[in-house]
Amino acid sequence: MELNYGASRQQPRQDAAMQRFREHRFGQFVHWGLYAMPAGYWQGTEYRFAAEFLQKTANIPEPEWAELAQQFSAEAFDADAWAALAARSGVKYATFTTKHHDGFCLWPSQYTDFHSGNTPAARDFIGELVAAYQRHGIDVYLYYSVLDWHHPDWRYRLESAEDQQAFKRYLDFAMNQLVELAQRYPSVKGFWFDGTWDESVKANGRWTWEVEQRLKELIPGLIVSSRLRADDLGARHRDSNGSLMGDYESGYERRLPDPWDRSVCEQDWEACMTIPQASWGYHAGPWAKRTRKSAAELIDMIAHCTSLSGNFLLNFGPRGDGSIDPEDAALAEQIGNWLAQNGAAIYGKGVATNWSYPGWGYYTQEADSETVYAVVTKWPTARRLRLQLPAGERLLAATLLREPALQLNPQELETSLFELELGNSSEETLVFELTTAAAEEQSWTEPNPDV
Ligand SMILES: COc1ccc([C@H]2[C@H](O)[C@H](O)[C@H](C)N2C)cc1
Repeated sequence: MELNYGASRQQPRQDAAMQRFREHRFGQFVHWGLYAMPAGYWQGTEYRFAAEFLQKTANIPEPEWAELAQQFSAEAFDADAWAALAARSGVKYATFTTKHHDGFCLWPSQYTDFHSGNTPAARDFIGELVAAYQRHGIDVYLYYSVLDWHHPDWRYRLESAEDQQAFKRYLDFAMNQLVELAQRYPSVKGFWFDGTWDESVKANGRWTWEVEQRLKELIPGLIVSSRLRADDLGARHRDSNGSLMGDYESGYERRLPDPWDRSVCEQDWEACMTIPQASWGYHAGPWAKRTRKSAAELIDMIAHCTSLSGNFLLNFGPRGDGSIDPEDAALAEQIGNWLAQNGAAIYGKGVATNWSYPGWGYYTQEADSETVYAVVTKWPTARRLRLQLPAGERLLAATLLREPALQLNPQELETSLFELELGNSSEETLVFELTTAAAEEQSWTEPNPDV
């Protein structure tokens, strides 16, 4: 059907900026704001829900919530320390919340008083983070929530002429803020939109289309995900013809494509993930802490996404004072140590074209390369690894990607079998670099049943 505000392309972008994003594979999400101070608690009660939703889960009147800004001193905030830890964790890009659903802005916006300049901290946190992360060679993306609980013109639904007029004012405000962000921080590589699921936004597909056009005029090469977009009829992520809007699919929130399905890699996509089960903002309570993921689980997720040519955006929720939770810092270091040894299987890699899903982990491969990586994340209890080679291929060598690199000679079987005892190795996730070649012509022919 004819759409004015549907998908702008049918095939993935092939420009250098998109290729760079694709090759990053692993990124850091950061959710930080006023909600990090109460950290899931209000008047002594632990609220067992996402900490960044506390204003709603605890039914806190908006003015009372806004008062938190007067306590926001962030005395332990150190952009360079965040960036240095991010670099050690192995991320190649980072996405920071500039304004979450509560409407509080981490930059001194000229369009509202509800921002970090009007706090005891009196700082442009976004400006400091952009500079620090870029000094550490990490590309920066900005998260912006269209949903805004603070702004008086926000509407969930448009049920009257007054609603329409108010929401038009709100969309003008949001567009002004987005242009302001793009003009203040022109070195950012993309915008990550959230809070676009309400009827009011879905009824304004044209505005979402105009946002993408306007920001890409201001920052050529900019990357915007499908989550911003609604089409003429209110369809989200994919337009009413089924075509992906934006530059990559960003519907995977706290979930990965499961079961493993090769069709996922026909488009660029990114999964975003929390360390605790279900809080993006820092939650100080046992409810969150007991659901934290391990380094091994998160490494499996990184490899899972890479094996389907997708990116993995892992969220960190710094504490209210601006410090990083030591448990999160330790986890970041563990992941970074693994990537320092095995990153060749992740960075710049994607789906291994001819290799089927093995079950014990994932195959990854650089497009058009003979080298395939086997990332073993679920060791078979038999502690032997069976690799089913693609038809017509044979294995020339298999090298373990860790110091000291072990050269393993597979037994000569049509399906090469590794006899690898892990012994007392503490390492849970091993990577083999597999070198293959086209099998010589078979020296024997299939027996002819008719003879
Ligand atoms: C209603 O379910 C929701 C709504 C919004 C979210 C937000 C989180 O606060 C976080 O910002 C995540 C990226 N986003 C989808 C998550 C679950």
